[in-house]
Amino acid sequence: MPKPVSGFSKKNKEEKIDWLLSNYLSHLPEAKNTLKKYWNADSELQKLHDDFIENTLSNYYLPFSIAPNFLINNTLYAIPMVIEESSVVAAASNAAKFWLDKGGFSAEVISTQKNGQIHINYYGDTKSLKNFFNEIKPLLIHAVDNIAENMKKRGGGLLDIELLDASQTLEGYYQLHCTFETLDAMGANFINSCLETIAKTFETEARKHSEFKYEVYPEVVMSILSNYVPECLVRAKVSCPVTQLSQGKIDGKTFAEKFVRAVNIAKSETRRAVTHNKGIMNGIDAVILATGNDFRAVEAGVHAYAAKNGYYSSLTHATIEDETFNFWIEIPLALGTVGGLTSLHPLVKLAFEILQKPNAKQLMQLVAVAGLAQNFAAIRSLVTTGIQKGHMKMHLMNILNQLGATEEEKRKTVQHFKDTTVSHTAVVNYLENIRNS
Ligand SMILES: CC(C)(COP(=O)([O-])OP(=O)([O-])OC[C@H]1O[C@@H](n2cnc3c(N)ncnc32)[C@H](O)[C@@H]1OP(=O)([O-])[O-])[C@@H](O)C(=O)NCCC(=O)NCCSC(=O)C[C@@](C)(O)CC(=O)[O-]
Ligand SMILES: NC(=O)C1=CN([C@@H]2O[C@H](COP(=O)(O)OP(=O)(O)OC[C@H]3O[C@@H](n4cnc5c(N)ncnc54)[C@H](O)[C@@H]3O)[C@@H](O)[C@H]2O)C=CC1
Repeated sequence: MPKPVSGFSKKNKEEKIDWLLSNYLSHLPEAKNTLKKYWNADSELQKLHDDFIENTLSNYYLPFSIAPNFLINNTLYAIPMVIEESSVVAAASNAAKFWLDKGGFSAEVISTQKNGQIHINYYGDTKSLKNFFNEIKPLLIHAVDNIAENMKKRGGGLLDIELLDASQTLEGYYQLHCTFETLDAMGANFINSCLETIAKTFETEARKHSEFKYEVYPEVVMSILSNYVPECLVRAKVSCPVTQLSQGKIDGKTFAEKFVRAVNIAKSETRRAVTHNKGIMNGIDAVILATGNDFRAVEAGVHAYAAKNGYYSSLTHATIEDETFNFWIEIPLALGTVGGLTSLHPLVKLAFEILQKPNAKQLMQLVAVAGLAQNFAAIRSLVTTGIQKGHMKMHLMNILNQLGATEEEKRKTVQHFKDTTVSHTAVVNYLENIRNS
């Protein structure tokens, strides 16, 4: 029975591993070796990774891959992707190749504003709070002068502070809604530092202000950025005459109509919308991870945006107008090309080199395109061959590895399934057959 541990964080790496082995893994003699096998031989590099997070025991590899042939705003990119799921990179590459001779993808950044809130309790007269806020607003803005000096020099910083009365929703609840331009940084740390400084000034000033009689002062509950960034938006698009969309025996117009229908189903039905958007996130998350950005922040913000109209809906849209097929995505993305892990992780640095050193706006465009491409490939499969044919073709090697197939067995199985749909059972059966023959 494992025991609670005190001072675990103070132990060194070997001690932490030994504690883990004796408390949870004593039945697995090879466990220590498994953890150590993934250490990098370069001890400096290993130390760098150890320090990214806390209580590090080993490294957790994911494949670093690329999807080539992305023509975006007339520049050709190979997009780095980090993901565990087979067929995602193939699908992205497939879509990139498909659109390459049709003008490629266009993308534009619509807005770049981020935001954060100081959440306030106040049970006094709203008018007093408003008077106080209006009077001290310049002080609040100047409170961040030091923190924001460099950001301001670059053309960013704190943009505005508004007092919002949310007491109708939650009794006594008000907000200082602050907006920011953080340029090439995602900005979480910058925004949080600004918010905490503003909050401190706000409370200090409130304590000595004549508006608040009988000691009913506004009180700060917490200060934190929001990962909902609908004012930091990017749009990516593909478009072509429907005649260019024929798929094998399916003519272009029929394909386009089926495709638009599939998108409209995702726009109107939550269960489908969630899977549809999961497919989009296959592409987005993979680029977010490869570029060392915060995938939890992006996921949370994007899904909230999908529900902006009060119900969860598709992040992509499709129309046919004058025999032209249009397919686009519009999503909020707060990304950094500086800060966070971006200048620390050697593979992230390499990813930025592969992407031709984008700034944050360009990265927003690339990520949106990756999401759109991914969705195009998935819907294209769904409305033609079905998803399993292509997906399971890519997943075949994982199944074979799970089943411990030899190189010769792999060769034979891949050959066998060239024209046959892959399923786990079918592979197990085929492998049994060749092993018994
Ligand atoms: C899987 C494919 C691409 C096969 O597609 P295919 O037509 O059999 O491919 P192909 O062998 O004719 O090759 C054509 C191109 O596809 C790419 N490609 C093809 N194979 C590879 C490979 N091994 N490695 C790298 N790239 C590959 C590559 O660009 C290649 O060009 P080439 O490199 O030869 O010049 C296609 O069927 C497809 O796009 N399927 C969609 C797969 C997908 O969306 N997977 C995501 C997982 S499923 C999911 O999570 C989400 C979902 C689907 O539920 C979302 C939703 O419901 O909306
Ligand atoms: N809720 C959330 O999403 C939270 C996320 N985080 C984490 O915060 C990190 C991101 O925070 P950041 O403040 O972006 O990173 P950071 O703290 O590394 O700061 C980046 C800094 O780079 C400097 N800089 C240099 N050149 C710049 C340019 N061209 N444009 C803008 N800034 C430039 C600025 O001083 C900026 O503050 C991520 O690791 C994220 O996971 C932290 C707290 C909460």
